[in-house]
Amino acid sequence: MTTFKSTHHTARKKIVIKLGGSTLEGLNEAFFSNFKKLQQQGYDIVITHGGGPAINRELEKQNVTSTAINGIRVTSEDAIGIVQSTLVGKVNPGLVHELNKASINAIGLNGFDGNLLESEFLNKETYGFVGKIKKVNTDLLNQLIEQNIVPVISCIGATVDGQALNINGDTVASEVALAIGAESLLLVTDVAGIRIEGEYQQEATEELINQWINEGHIYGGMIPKVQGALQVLNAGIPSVQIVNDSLTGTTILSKELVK
Ligand SMILES: Nc1ncnc2c1ncn2[C@@H]1O[C@H](COP(=O)(O)OP(=O)(O)O)[C@@H](O)[C@H]1O
Ligand SMILES: CC(=O)N[C@@H](CCC(=O)OP(=O)(O)O)C(=O)O
Repeated sequence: MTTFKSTHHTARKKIVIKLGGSTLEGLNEAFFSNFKKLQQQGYDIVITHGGGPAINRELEKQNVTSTAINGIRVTSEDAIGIVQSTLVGKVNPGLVHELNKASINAIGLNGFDGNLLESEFLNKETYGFVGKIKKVNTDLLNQLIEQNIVPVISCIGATVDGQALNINGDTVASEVALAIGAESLLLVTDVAGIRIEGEYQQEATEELINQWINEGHIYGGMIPKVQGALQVLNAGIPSVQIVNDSLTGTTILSKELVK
């Protein structure tokens, strides 16, 4: 009997890994070895990244102030240029270099490249030059991962008119995970998951997360993470993890899995 085995007809397993700006200034060895293990297990990986601390430093240097609403940076006309040049010009190539150095075949992209992140203003009056994603060019990402190239996406969106917009890195990660039908989303940050009253949580549900936000136990930069996580879970991706760079942390589960 002949057994036919074809990789062409099986859907590839995909993971989106988001690297928070807080982790980019020194990813540890465990990160790279875990990354390679995932690749060996047959996962195609797409990386997205933030760069909050680098943006803060650059804004400060140039005397531009900014505020945040629930973890989203209100981005003025002065700020958007600095955000774009920091993410696309510095943070992205720095990360691509680190990956390539670790023998991971990485290529840097932002929302302009191949119309990767077609975006529009989220709400110009409230947030200024902040975007929300209308469409992700999944064909481009699929073509790259099929050739074993790891796309490394910085969180800059582009309008049809060519205006750059700042998008929170966690939001980009969630949207990309949804668009490519990822099996899993890992949000890598500087804490080993969600901490409530001093205790790291191994698991969380939508109900608990909403309660923790209302009680103020989840705040600031953790808010776009859990909101992105819930959006992704509600769209059918079974689990999202908020982890440190050793990939240890909280798994947020969909209702179906908790039952
Ligand atoms: N309940 C919580 N558990 C853990 N961290 C929290 C929580 N609420 C808010 N945070 C904050 O969120 C931060 C992570 O978000 P952020 O600084 O935006 O990271 P990143 O740059 O990785 O996106 C943590 O360092 C912590 O200060
Ligand atoms: C709109 C918005 O909030 N944009 C973020 C983009 C960078 C980011 O998300 O960086 P982290 O992953 O380090 O948090 C910002 O300006 O900080």
